[in-house]
Amino acid sequence: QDGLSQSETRQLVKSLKDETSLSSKKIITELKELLQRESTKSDLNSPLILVLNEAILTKMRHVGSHAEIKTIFEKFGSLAKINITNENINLYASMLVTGANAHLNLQEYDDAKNVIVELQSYLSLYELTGLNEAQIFMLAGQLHIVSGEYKVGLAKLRLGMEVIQRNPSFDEVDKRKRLSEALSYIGNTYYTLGDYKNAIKYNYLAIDKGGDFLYSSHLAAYTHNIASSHLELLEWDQALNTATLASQKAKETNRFMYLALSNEVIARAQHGLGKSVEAIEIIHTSIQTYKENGYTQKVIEALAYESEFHISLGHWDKAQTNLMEAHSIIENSKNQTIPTVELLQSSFLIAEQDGNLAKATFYQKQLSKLEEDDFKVKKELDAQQLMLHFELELAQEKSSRLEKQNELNDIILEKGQNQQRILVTVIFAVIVVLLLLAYVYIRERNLKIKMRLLAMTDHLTGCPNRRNVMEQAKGMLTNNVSKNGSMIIAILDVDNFKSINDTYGHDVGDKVLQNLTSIIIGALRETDVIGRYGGEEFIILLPSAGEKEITMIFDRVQTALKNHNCEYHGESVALPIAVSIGAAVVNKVTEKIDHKGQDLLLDTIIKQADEKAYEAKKGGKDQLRLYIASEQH
Ligand SMILES: Nc1nc2c(ncn2[C@@H]2O[C@H](COP(=O)(O)OP(=O)(O)OP(=O)(O)O)[C@@H](O)[C@H]2O)c(=O)[nH]1
Repeated sequence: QDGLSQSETRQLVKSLKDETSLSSKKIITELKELLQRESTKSDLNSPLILVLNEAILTKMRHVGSHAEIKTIFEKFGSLAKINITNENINLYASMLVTGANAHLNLQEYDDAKNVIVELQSYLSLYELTGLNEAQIFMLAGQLHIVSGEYKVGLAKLRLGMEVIQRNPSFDEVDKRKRLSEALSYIGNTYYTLGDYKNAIKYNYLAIDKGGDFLYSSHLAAYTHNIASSHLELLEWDQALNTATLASQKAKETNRFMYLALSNEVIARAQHGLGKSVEAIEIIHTSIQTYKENGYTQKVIEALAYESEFHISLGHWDKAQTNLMEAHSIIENSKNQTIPTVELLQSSFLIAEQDGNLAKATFYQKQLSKLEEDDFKVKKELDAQQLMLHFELELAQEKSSRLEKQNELNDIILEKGQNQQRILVTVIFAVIVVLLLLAYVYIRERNLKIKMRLLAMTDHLTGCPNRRNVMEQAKGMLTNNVSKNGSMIIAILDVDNFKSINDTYGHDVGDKVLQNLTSIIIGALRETDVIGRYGGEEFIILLPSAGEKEITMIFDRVQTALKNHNCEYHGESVALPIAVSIGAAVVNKVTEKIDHKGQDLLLDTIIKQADEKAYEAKKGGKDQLRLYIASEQH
């Protein structure tokens, strides 16, 4: 493989990073070999060297080799002199992220801080990938949390989560992994704050979010955190179960520190369940691991627990041995380690058992001082916790308010729609009612018109009835004759009508009257009017007419009636008719004549015409007689 080109090496690195069938350790070994070879060819700043280092560190981070990462990272002190460009910034930042993460895991907070500060300065200077950007926020969040600035810490974590959620460069798997990590940080923050229920909740959320994509090492860590929380809540069974799972996962992934920590939880849970013998056996292995890895404070803590277990079994000597070891470690550590509450409690109990009152009093004083300090810290934590809860409540309230507002908007919208619906219905109903009213009105009006027409029309002949024709006559007298015009009002009487009825029957008589009306109308002008006066008598009104006009009309009517035919028994038979007409020629009427005057005048004229009709009858029928007066009064 010595002859691999740069691009081939890059390809190989990429495939190794994605490799799932090989163990992480094997991949790291292969990557290291590649790095070794490449280092002989290129200088430390070569992009390929960066790629290789980044790959090794990232892989190591996944298996939790924080101490090793730290060593490599320190070896690369010279990387600080690297010429940062937009091309290599993301590789470089990724390495720094891994380094900072290692420092945090090794509880080297000052070192972590330096790296994180450096990383933060790149946020505004270069184009970082969403992954790097999110990781920087996450690291800063963790750093704040371990420094006791829980509020800022959680805010940073949320910022990191937001970057993950909105950044399109994350695929679904990546997104879930990162969000899962953030959720577990939040859970751990709650743990630190003493809110163990929320610590459990968020770590379970982290496991859910990560699902199948969660690394076993992460699963070990999250489960361990859940177990520790149950322990604090004195839920021994749950603590035991979850710690057992955590210990299995830690073993599978060779994460010895988590294995030791989980075993410690198992031991304490066993002790809680009254199985102190088993507890002692298990915690021994943890103490061993802590010692091997240089976690001195953890050694002291575990020794104190072990002595507590021994005391509960009445093994005062063994308990004494544990305590002596712990105290000597503290003395030799040059203030690097501190006694724990459990250590002081056990020490007090043993001194008391030995009857060494001075020693017992000494431990008691130390204990109350520690508890006092603890109380102070706890008070501060309580305050922070309160604040956090307050913030969370605010956030919850805000979200429920938003929800309510949405509901309200929905209701308003629905109400609006209902109102609109009601409005449409009302408009529709109004239109229907208006149409109905219009229909009723039109029907009424038509009916009225019809009634009025009926009231003014002679039902047999269809011409104006007596009342109607009299009204029209009065109108003509005023409008026509009074303006220096003239008119004729004539009475027409059918001659020997009785004999028609008698000969042909009443129906033929009716038909004759109808035919007669039509014949007369045909002989009249547009402006002339014929009305039925009663029985076989008719009135004819001829405005702007005189003797000449009535004579002409009479001639026409006379001729037409002579040739009249009528249907009789389904056949048309010749039925000549004759009429007698008495007409009054009205030449001038006094102006400004009132209603009463009109009535009187009309009566007079009708009488004159009637008289003339009578004269015509007397004179042999079938003739016209005229009454001409110079002026009517
Ligand atoms: N068929 C029919 N006959 C009617 C109607 N109105 C009146 N008559 C008849 O008309 C006849 C009028 O008869 P009379 O008053 O003696 O007059 P007339 O027979 O015409 O004789 P003269 O007027 O003297 O020529 C009566 O027999 C009435 O019954 C009607 O609407 N239909």
